[in-house]
Amino acid sequence: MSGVLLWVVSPKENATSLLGLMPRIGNPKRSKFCSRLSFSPGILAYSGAVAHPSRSSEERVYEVVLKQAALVREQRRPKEKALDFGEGVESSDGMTNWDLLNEAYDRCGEVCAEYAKTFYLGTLLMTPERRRAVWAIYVWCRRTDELVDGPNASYITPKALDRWEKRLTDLFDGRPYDMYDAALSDTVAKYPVDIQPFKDMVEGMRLDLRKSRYQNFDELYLYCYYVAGTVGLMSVPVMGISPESKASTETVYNAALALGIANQLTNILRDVGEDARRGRVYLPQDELAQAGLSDDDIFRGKVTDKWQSFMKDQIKRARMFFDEAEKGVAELNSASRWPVWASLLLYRQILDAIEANGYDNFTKRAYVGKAKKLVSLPIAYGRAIIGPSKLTKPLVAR
Ligand SMILES: CC(C)=CCC/C(C)=C/CC/C(C)=C/CC/C(C)=C/COP(=O)(O)OP(=O)(O)O
Repeated sequence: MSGVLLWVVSPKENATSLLGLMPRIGNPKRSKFCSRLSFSPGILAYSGAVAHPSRSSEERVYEVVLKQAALVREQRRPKEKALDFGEGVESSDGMTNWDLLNEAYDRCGEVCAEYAKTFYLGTLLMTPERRRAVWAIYVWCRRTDELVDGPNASYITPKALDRWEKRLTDLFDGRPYDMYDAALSDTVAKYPVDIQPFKDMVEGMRLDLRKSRYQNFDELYLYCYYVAGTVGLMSVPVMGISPESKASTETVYNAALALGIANQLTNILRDVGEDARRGRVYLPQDELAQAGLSDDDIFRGKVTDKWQSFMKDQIKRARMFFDEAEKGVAELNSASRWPVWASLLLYRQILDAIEANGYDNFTKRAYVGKAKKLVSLPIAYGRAIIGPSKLTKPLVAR
């Protein structure tokens, strides 16, 4: 399990801190940070999420969020970067470049259909143009994840990840290496998608290679951003924000980030036993110690009162991220809302399943059964009908 995602920073003074499960009333650090950035996003030089280790993960990630939001706001996609596929130039087998590009996208769709059926069905609700862009992003993320989680994972070195990142910059510059890259290259030329979340995901894979313990939630949060929050940030420019939305772009990105983090935390809670068998413990060490638990308890895999109470708190925090994510779904384009609601409701139910298993995530895998999945779809549809609130005040003009 490498996974992905992050947390949302609400610029509101009384926002709840998801990091500590503590109400944040006028956190001076956060307020200063937010106001500085929101007053002058254009002049801030972004230097990557890992450049200033003295800042909290939350602050570092929020900087990425602001940059993504600014990109969408300005819709500034350098035109010269668009892939030049020429005008129907025929190759030796009689295919034009446009045919090749269409085929590349179709192949991405096939991979998506094979590895993520429910997600694929959801994408069919989107417009054809957006749907195939989402497939191209999905395939790149899947391939990246496979580097450290797939059959060749034991051969993967930091150098191989450096080469993968070079390939990424090439495709962003319009020089794709293979068909899947070509589809993504086209997507990033058409939508205001920035390279940073992609680079950060590769960074998440580097982290997975060298780290198997997380001292506290701040460390885990950064990991979740790298491997899952990034997916939320990559998806919003393609899924699109509703033209009727009055919410700030940051709000929507924050919600997307929160959904990624929520999914990843859920993934971690579901896979505790499986990860332990691979020598990995993603749960924050300080919180385990506070609960009177240690790695040994996890390797022993016995459900005790201490474990149940620890798990209750972990599940509570994951649910808070889902709650935060919910706030942004209505702001998305109408065609994107149903699949996002569906995935949110389905993944959140894994937490219910962990509870139903008596918190035994050592020997039982929590899953959502077919019947529950089916029931969730009309519920998601019902929620997706609700569009942006007319009452939301724009925090930052878009
Ligand atoms: C909420 C708003 C405004 C937008 C939505 C933005 C999106 C699409 C966010 C979702 C991000 C996402 C899908 C992150 C991936 C998280 C994750 C843990 C995936 C797990 O993947 P696998 O490991 O294949 O899962 P399974 O093991 O459950 O099959």
